[in-house]
Amino acid sequence: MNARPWRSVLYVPGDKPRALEKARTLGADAVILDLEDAVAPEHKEAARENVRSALGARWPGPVLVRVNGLGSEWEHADRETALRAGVDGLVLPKVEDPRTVRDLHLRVPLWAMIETPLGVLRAPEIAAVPGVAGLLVGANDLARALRTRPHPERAPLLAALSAVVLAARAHGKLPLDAVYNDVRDPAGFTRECEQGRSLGFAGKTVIHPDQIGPANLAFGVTGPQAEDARALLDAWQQARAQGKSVVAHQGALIEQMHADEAQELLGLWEATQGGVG
Ligand SMILES: CC(C)(COP(=O)(O)OP(=O)(O)OC[C@H]1O[C@@H](n2cnc3c(N)ncnc32)[C@H](O)[C@@H]1OP(=O)(O)O)[C@@H](O)C(=O)NCCC(=O)NCCSC(=O)C[C@H](O)C(=O)O
Ligand SMILES: [Mg+2]
Repeated sequence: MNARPWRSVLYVPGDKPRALEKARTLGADAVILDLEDAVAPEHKEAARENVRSALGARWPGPVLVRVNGLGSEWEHADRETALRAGVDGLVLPKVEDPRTVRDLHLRVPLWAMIETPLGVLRAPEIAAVPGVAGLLVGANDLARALRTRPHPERAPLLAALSAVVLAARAHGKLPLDAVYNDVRDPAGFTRECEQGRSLGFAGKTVIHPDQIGPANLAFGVTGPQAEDARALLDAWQQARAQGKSVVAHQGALIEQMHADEAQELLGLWEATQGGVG
């Protein structure tokens, strides 16, 4: 069975009708229609109406809505509007308490943003809540709360990034990496995608159309990688047919977990129809 890809997840401000229209055609694996930080207080209601209308359109992948925070004056109306309009999932900002998430009893998957120190510390309990599909890092809010300094390799945030990956993976949920703010720095963006992939993230949240292709590439599977995976699986199946549970393939040891990894990679390759090279 093919795994659904979450290589690129595009934030689209709810108060930008042109961007909401355009987002359907850009090739992101999923989108987040944003009612929270991208929208000024005086535009919240108009944005909610735009999002309601956008949810009525046809989309090529999952459409999530980021609602305003629990306890804010907008959150209830945001949530009801999105649910009634048929959203595929809700993104909840600044999640810190697993109980509030559990008490929501949502009928759609919930994506929890981890973007405060307490959220990071409680990420394992948040990820464990049934109905939570994944954890998203909000690095801007987190950096501000931690009083870290900007760093090209995100050194001050590495512990938190890994904590989020650990928590999500421990509970079979998807970890999505933070946005990269400089939309005019493709080299820096690609470097950060590679770092996120190495850390174990399943994909990257992005803020601009130009970031979608590079994220799909970094978190996707190339043709040569798919061929290597098929060769490894062939070698593994031959070994198993001979009753072996360890075998050397191209000079390196392979065991069951390497076969599982190759299978997962091929699933992603098939789900993306070989679209990344
Ligand atoms: C970052 C931007 C403000 C840049 O805007 P702009 O300079 O206007 O971009 P361009 O002129 O290059 O745009 C070219 C065309 O692309 C469309 N566009 C731009 N961005 C998007 C988008 N996100 N989705 C869909 N379409 C988009 C423009 O409409 C142009 O189209 P056309 O008219 O046909 O030429 C801007 O990109 C932007 O607003 N990005 C989203 C910002 C956002 O959503 N922020 C909130 C989420 S991130 C966050 O909150 C952080 C997190 O919580 C944390 O704590 O870290
Ligand atoms: Mg944030």
